[in-house]
Amino acid sequence: MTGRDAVKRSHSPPGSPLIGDGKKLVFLGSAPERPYDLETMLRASAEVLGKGVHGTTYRATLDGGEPVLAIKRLRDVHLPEREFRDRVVALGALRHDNLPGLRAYFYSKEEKLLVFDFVGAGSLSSLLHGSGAERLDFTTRARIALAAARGVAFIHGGGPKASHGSIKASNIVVSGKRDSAYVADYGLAQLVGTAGLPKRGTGYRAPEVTDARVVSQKADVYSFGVVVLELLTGRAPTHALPDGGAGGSGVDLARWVRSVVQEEWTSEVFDSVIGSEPRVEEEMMRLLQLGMECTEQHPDRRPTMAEVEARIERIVEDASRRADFSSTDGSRSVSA
Ligand SMILES: Nc1ncnc2c1ncn2[C@@H]1O[C@H](COP(=O)(O)OP(=O)(O)OP(=O)(O)O)[C@@H](O)[C@H]1O
Repeated sequence: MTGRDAVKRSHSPPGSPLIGDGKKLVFLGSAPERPYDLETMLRASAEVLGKGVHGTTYRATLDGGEPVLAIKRLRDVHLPEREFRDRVVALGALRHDNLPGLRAYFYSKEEKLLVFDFVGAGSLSSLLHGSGAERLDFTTRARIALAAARGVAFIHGGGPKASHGSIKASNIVVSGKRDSAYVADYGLAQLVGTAGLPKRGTGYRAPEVTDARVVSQKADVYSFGVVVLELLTGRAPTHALPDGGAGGSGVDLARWVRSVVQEEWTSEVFDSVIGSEPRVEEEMMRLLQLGMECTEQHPDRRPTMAEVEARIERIVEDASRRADFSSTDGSRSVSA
């Protein structure tokens, strides 16, 4: 499995203590019949995808190979069942091509599970920095940024208070063909307590955010901008990786990129994999400019996610046109 976060394989069910509780999986949406039940899900072969601040995520494959699920075992949930259900139902009603579908939930005294469609081929973080890191070309990186921007812009479309609150490369799951992406972990902060929240911020957190629970759309734009800079530079931001970052503790990307650009060494900021790609230099600069605007210190100077989405859309269109031209032209193409 390329690019996948480090996984531990286990065939023990993800939630064995649930058996005998008498409670059932609750399906969301208008599924005509229950596609599987709790016992089937608990018998599925499961592997740990990662342990995050809100709990542990498993990949579970049901008997027969279908469907493949991403099961989130939440920790530190203090909401009564009714309130939990109302919030989960609202999350499940959000359907978008760039958000993993939330299909079911389970609530008992001991266990709270969310069941999502398993999507993609691993997180952006693992594709950029993991042991199976891949050489992604510029257009691929820009397409991943566009897909993630669409997911976040859709969330923001829910109203001025709607925000994700934890945008980072490990929460962006890249599609198998590397041409799209999904934004994971939306809404979990509204379900769990604060015990798991890290005391210190990571390099994705906007400077005005002093309390991780106080999220905003402008803070999301900042975090998204850091992801854009990460895609362009290939560098991990501060405290973004479990081991502290490849070869160190990561960098303050927004500050580092600005200092290099000020010194007029702009071409030095790009990941060496994309730095010498022909024909797309202009689009690379436009995306860099956008990443810098998103990571402006002052929230009011940052663009909205709708604007970010529209600008990346144009960058991708122009880069794809140039890449097509370069392949029909007979010149060197921009494959990784
Ligand atoms: N629906 C999904 N389909 C496929 N992979 C997923 C899905 N949801 C999450 N993942 C993957 O599972 C991994 C672990 O997720 P989890 O949220 O538990 O930890 P995290 O994202 O590393 O940390 P945090 O909780 O701080 O966001 C993610 O990095 C992501 O790659």
